[in-house]
Order: sequence, then C-alpha cells, then structure tokens
Amino acid sequence: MEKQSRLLCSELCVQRRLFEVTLNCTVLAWKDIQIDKKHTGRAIYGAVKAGSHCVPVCEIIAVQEKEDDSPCKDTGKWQKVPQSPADSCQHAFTANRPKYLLVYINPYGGKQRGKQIYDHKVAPIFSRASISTDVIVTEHANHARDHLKMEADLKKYDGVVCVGGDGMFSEIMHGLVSRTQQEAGVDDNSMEETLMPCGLRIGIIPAGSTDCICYATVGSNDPVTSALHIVVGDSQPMDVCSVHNEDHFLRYSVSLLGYGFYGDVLTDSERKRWMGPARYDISGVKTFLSHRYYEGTVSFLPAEGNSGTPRDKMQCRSGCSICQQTSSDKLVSKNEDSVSDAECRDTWTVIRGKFLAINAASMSCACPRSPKGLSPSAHLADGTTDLILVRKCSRLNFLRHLLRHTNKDDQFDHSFVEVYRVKQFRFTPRYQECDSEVDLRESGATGKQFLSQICREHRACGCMPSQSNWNCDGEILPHTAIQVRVHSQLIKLFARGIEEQPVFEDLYAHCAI
Ligand SMILES: Nc1ncnc2c1ncn2[C@@H]1O[C@H](COP(=O)(O)OP(=O)(O)OP(=O)(O)O)[C@@H](O)[C@H]1O
Ligand SMILES: CCCCCCCCCCCCC/C=C/[C@@H](O)[C@H](CO)NC(C)=O
Ligand SMILES: [Ca+2]
Repeated sequence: MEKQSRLLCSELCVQRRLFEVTLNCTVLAWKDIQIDKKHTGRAIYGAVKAGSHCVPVCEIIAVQEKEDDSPCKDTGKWQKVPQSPADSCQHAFTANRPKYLLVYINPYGGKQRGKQIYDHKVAPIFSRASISTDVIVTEHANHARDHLKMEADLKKYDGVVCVGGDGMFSEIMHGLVSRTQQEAGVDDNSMEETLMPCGLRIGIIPAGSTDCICYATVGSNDPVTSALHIVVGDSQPMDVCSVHNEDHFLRYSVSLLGYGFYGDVLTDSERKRWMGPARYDISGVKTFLSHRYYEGTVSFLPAEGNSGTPRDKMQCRSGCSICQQTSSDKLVSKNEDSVSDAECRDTWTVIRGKFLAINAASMSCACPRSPKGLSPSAHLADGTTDLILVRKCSRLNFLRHLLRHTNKDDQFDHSFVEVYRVKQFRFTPRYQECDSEVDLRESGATGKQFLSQICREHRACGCMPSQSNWNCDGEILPHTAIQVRVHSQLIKLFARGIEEQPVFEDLYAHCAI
C-alpha cells in the first residue's frame, strides 16, 4: 500500500453486505464486495456489480472514534495511522468548519414552520457534527437585526444562521454589515465610503415564502441541504448594494431592487400577509391587471469589459470563473486607485422614459416561482448588478415577458426590454425632476402661472404622474429617488453556489475509524 495516497484499508460489514473501505487524506472510498455463490461458490473481491462510492474527507459530516469493541475489529485490517498523516486528515476534516453558531429563528416566516424545521431537521445535524449553538427565537420584527447590531458577543461565534425567508436574511445581513461598519469606523451615510467586509459567514435555513437568496446560492430551498453546507463550512462570497437617498443611507440589498411592477406587487402583498406565500400570486395578478407605468430617469455606470453581459448565457455556478476573477482583481487593486477615483473617470449613461418595471438583480433571483430567475446570468460575487428596464408596452407583451421568467425563453428578447450590467445606478421619478414647481412656488408665482407651468411640464393638464415604491429584497423603501452602489463580495454565506450535479448523495457518510 502506498503510504501517502492510501493510509488505511479495511473491510466493513453493513447489514450483511461487505465493503472494502479505503481512507487517505482527501478521500474516503468504499466498494461493494459481492459474494457470488451462484456462479462460483466463492467470494469475488473487487467485483463492481454494486458500484463504488467515494466522498471527499472535507465533506464528511461527522467522525466518531470507536474503542476496541468497534465492529472494525472483526476484520483486523485497520492499522494505526501515523501521526503526521492523521494530522493532515484531521486538518482536511476540520478546516473552515464552524464550531459555535448563533441561530435566529423567525417563527412567523413563510408557513410559520421555522421553529419546527429547525428543531426536527437542522438541530440533529448540528448536534451530530458537534456544533454548539445559541438559539434565539425572535419576538418581533428587527429583533435579530438589533441584537446583532448592538448586543451579540460576536467574538464567540464562527457564523450566524437565520431560519426564515428573504426578509429574515435581510435582517441578519443588516445587523452584521452595520455592526462591522460601526466597529471599523465607516460612515454608512456616505456613498463614497468603501465598506468593510464582514468576518462572520451567514447560513440560511429556508423557511420563508420566496427564499430567493437560498435558492439562488444553493440551487434548492431544502433545509437539510443548507444545514449540510453549514456543517462542512462552505463559503460563498456575495455582493451587497447600498441604497441611499442623497446623503442618507436607506438599506442594503443582495437580490432584487424593483420599482414599478415588483414594488407594486410587494406593496399590495404586505396587506395580505395573513395569506402566507399565496399573497404574492394574488397581488401579482392584481398588479398585472392594473398595468401601471411610471416615468423617471435612470442613470448608471456600466460595468467594465471583462464582467460579461446579462445576455451572455454564462450562468454563475459553483467556482464561477467571473466571480473568482473579481476576487483576484480586488486583491490587485487594493493598493491602487481608490474605487471612487476610478469611478469619477467613468461616464454615466442616462435613460429617460415610461417604465412598467425597473429591476436591479444583483444575483439571478432564481426561486421556485422562477427557476432561472429575473436575470439568469447575473453573478453572485462579481461586483455588479443587472439593471433591467421594461418600458411601457401592451398588457399582452408584458405578460409574454413575465411568463418567460417561468420557462426557458429569453425574457430580454423583446423590443421594450433593455438590460445593462452596472456597478452604480440612480433613479429619479418624474415629478422630482420638476424642480421648477418648487422654484415657482418659492418665487411667489400666481396660481394661474403655477398651473400653466405644470401643464407645460406634464402635457396632460392636471395629471401628476403617480409613483411606485422600491421593493428592496422584499422590504418597501421610504423614498423613490435613490442612488445605488454595488459593494463587491461584502458578505460570505455558508454555501458554494449552484452545482450542476447534486453532491450530497453520498455525503451523509458516518464512518468509524
Ligand atoms: N417574531 C417576529 N414577529 C413578527 N415579524 C418578524 C418576527 N421575526 C422576524 N420578523 C419579520 O418577518 C418578516 C418576514 O419574514 P421572512 O422573511 O422570514 O418570511 P417571508 O416574508 O414569508 O418570506 P420571504 O421573505 O422569503 O418572502 C421579516 O421581514 C422579519 O423582519
Ligand atoms: C401574471 C403572471 C406573473 C408571472 C410572474 C412570474 C415571475 C416571478 C418572479 C419572481 C422573482 C422574485 C424575485 C425575488 C424577490 C425577493 O427579494 C422578494 C422577497 O422575498 N420577493 C418578492 C416576491 O418580492
Ligand atoms: Ca452581482
């Protein structure tokens, strides 16, 4: 047996089936040894009828040391591992794994099953993996955010876990990001400030209505899969947008910033919270039928050359090369120009119009309702957001566009839809552009002069354009004029991005050595 690549070899009997098991520093493998009495009357070692399996050591959930009465003793083949390879194995097994987690549970998210999901599906996995936890069941909205921001002794923990939906994740993210900025002395009211990345990773146990952030970072909204990503210590960096109104910080966003359609859906659905997840369907249909459009100006700073485009079909997947390139660019540019110097040299693109929807997707925003998401090629950690402008069009065309979120067709392939990959954008609703109204009032213009000026500005007399609200990751913003900047890889999740193949098939390997 080669010492480095094959440290241990043994036979293991599980429910009358015999396996040959090997373990080295990186992989645990086992092979079914068939007893084919029918044909030969003797055991055939290494026959591959039942197949071979292996699991990387870094993905094993738990290891339990057995004493001499272990079943392994029967075969007599296990050898004592030399200390240094044993240390390497130990290192591969424990590296980056959390030992102590702070868990917040929203008992009212989604179908109100957060506590049950945690107790029955997640806590047993954490316990099996010897992870200690402090669990807080929230008592009111913003409980978790404020506890994280002002009270929690974060030095004790290796990560924070939220059990709930996108709104609950948003609370945890706000608490952690704000606390990190406070401790670093960063003024979050200033848009120009470079924010300090958060040290603690966040785990999401999905128990909400949309669970878009979990779905778009893991590929499913399954609590057990998410718990396993936490246990093995996966790490997925993620962009965060800061949203300001003038010199005033409003909120952070990681998934959707939506004005018009998604703002109106959210505003209407908040009044129907008692309906649970179905509220979004009812409000979606109602908002679609109302077919409101909004006027305003969108300005943006386009992303640089190597960041791809929203229509390039390069989906962000586990180990995404575009996101990895962003990580290395960040390291290189650390000692070069500050971000704001570089951005000052860029030119802003300005677009005025009437829009049914203005959406900024900082990630794909895939969710069970829309498996590809609002922007299927958006990246989790590339420092950009995809700005989607849906101009005023017929109801039928808008329906065609919406339905393409649910099938394989390209939702951007319409004359009334434009999409740009950007690193900053601003929006000003139409009425706020009419500073002349305020100027006229202040200059003491008569009622007649004032009205005739408004008529010139708005063409149709007396029709002041109405406004929508911004949907910021499922929360309504208190302002319509906003400035948004993407902060590349500001937070990290216990996730690894979406994998093409499921990897956890063999992961729950509970082995004894
Ligand atoms: N104990 C609590 N009582 C009332 N509201 C709470 C409590 N804890 C958290 N919240 C608030 O509940 C809101 C919704 O929760 P959550 O995001 O978990 O579920 P959801 O809205 O059903 O799902 P999604 O956000 O995925 O659509 C959050 O914005 C959060 O601030
Ligand atoms: C009339 C037919 C309508 C079909 C429309 C299907 C499109 C669904 C797309 C859903 C995208 C959701 C993006 C996620 C947003 C979250 O941040 C937020 C909070 O959970 N959820 C919502 C619904 O605003
Ligand atoms: Ca992004």
